[in-house]
Amino acid sequence: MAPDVKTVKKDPRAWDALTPPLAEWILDAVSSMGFARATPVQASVWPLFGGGNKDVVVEAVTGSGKTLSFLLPLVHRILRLDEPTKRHHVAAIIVAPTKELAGQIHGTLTSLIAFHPQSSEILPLLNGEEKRPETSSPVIVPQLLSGGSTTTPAQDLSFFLRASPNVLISTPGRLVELLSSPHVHCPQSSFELLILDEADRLLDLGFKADLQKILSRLPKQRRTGLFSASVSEAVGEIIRVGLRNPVKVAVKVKSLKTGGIIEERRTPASLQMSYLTTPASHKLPSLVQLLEKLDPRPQRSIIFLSTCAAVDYFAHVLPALLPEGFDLVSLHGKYDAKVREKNFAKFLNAVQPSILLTTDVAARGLDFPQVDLVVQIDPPSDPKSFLHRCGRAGRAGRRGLSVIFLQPTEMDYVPFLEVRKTPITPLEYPSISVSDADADAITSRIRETVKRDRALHDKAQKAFVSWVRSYSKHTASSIFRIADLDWTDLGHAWGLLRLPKMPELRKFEGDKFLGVEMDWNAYAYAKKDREKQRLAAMQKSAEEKAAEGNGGKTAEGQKERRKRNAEAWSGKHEKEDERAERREKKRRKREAERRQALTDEERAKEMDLERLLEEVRRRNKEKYAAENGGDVKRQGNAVAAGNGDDDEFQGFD
Ligand SMILES: Nc1ncnc2c1ncn2[C@@H]1O[C@H](COP(=O)(O)OP(=O)(O)OP(=O)(O)O)[C@@H](O)[C@H]1O
Repeated sequence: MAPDVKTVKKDPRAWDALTPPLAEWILDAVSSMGFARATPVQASVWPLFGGGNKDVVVEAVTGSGKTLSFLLPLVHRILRLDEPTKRHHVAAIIVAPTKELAGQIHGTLTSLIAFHPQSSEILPLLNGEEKRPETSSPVIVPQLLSGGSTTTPAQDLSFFLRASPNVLISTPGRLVELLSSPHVHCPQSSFELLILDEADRLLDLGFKADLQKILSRLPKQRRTGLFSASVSEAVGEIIRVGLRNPVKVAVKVKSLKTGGIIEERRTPASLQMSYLTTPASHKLPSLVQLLEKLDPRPQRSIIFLSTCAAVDYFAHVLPALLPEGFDLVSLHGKYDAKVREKNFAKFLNAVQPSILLTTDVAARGLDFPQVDLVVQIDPPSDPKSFLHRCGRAGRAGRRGLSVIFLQPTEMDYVPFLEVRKTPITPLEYPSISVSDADADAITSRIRETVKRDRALHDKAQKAFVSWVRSYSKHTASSIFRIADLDWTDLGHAWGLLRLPKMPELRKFEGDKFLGVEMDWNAYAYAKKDREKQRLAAMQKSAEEKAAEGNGGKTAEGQKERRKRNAEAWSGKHEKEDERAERREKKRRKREAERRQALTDEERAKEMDLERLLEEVRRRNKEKYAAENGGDVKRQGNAVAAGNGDDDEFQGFD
């Protein structure tokens, strides 16, 4: 009698269930990395991009394993060829928007090919001075073009000529430089794959010129893959990349809203997305409470600010405010490449609870282990960044919390995000309650720090001005309005000793000194030579004044000097006004030119955004009116999405 064969349905995401089958060494690699099964995006992309010959546009939530979903097809396609890639020919290129992300992808690829016997033999030889030896079968030889001051373009080229890498991983600018060398070849016979990670960011206007140059150096017949958690934001631009009948792979999260409605989200289920309504001056006390009250204590946290100068300033004042036991590391794009690298590594390898204070430079793609908390003190200027910033926590099925601080006038952002399928709910746990006295205490403590060194006051003034400028550049400009800002409260929030002189404050009639009385002449720089300079300048100015007055003690002389001062003062202010007007004119002209330069698609996209904002405001008003018997005053907490848990994609296992 035939044995009773029971059919056991195989897990379609088991590594050995994927078709085409993965090579033995890849099975070893993924199992050694501790990955029991493929993630949904890896399982979906493999047959199309690895096995098949399709261009792909892949959108899957942050932390869902997109990196391996393109690296596995990449190694598979190159290694299945009959011959190794020819010397100085390139077989694949991966482009990423930041150096840190390019470095991380390079790291993941290197760990992967360490399991491929022939490629792993080559890896140690790449550090030497010798030419890399020829091989009889295909190998993967990666090169990271890291930009900044770590390597020069000449060093990149020299490595390329010596090691003959066949996979380049780079930011756009550095790649353009290398590809412009006549010694670097990407003919159709060798070139297999182009991958754009964080594709929607790479398709932004800022990278347009570089991307065009890169594409012009690559064969038209090639496979291309676009990957991002928000690639659908770039649908209009995708055409520019020259995809051929691309297959769209979308891995979405479904969750149950109150009332049993299933909604689609663009963020992982393991990530709790919250907001806290708080005036500017309550933001730092709220942050301190959040860090104190979260149990267990967040191991790694990321705090986002909107500008590099703000990171520079708060990196100095925050350590005195944070609860004990937290290390603070700062990272932004204007740091020298070496500092950037050092601080990145410091946060990555931190053993005690650490906080990364950063800008959008760290918003995308970075996979820091154990990030439990993301706090957006400043909402991002570009709403696309929002879900990427949040997605630094709650990765690979790990639980995470993301909190965005919104001022009461900014509450339309909540329904705005809901329309964009990134719903946020009020932060319930831990409960944060900040009094004005708490806020005053924090302001005083910041001021204490700032008073110790005049350089910090300079930093604060510069940072505040840059922050205001960035606020005025919010894409959602009708939610974030300069006219709504409470300058006095902001001044206190930043611990300023006075508000800076800036055109935005021309009509401000409050106290520009924010109630601070101090002897400005005695306010010193901590650095001795800087202070010496200041004292010398002060003395010179006093001497000039005395010389000008020349007997200014007489009534006539004093009158004369007062008149001159008054003229100088009003003249100076008239000049300031003129300058501000000229700046505004220039800004308007630039904006008109920018709009002129937009393609029809880009213009349509901007108009879509405006329409979306209008829609959000209308819905918000209607909802509030319905809930409050027809009163449609400006109001924030009108919409709060439920956060059910019936998720399609819960994590990996
Ligand atoms: N099959 C797997 N099983 C478990 N963990 C995995 C698997 N594949 C990748 N990971 C881990 O998941 C984490 C997130 O992966 P990755 O950085 O590729 O995410 P991503 O989708 O590119 O995110 P982002 O959109 O933020 O760039 C990494 O730590 C990675 O090691």
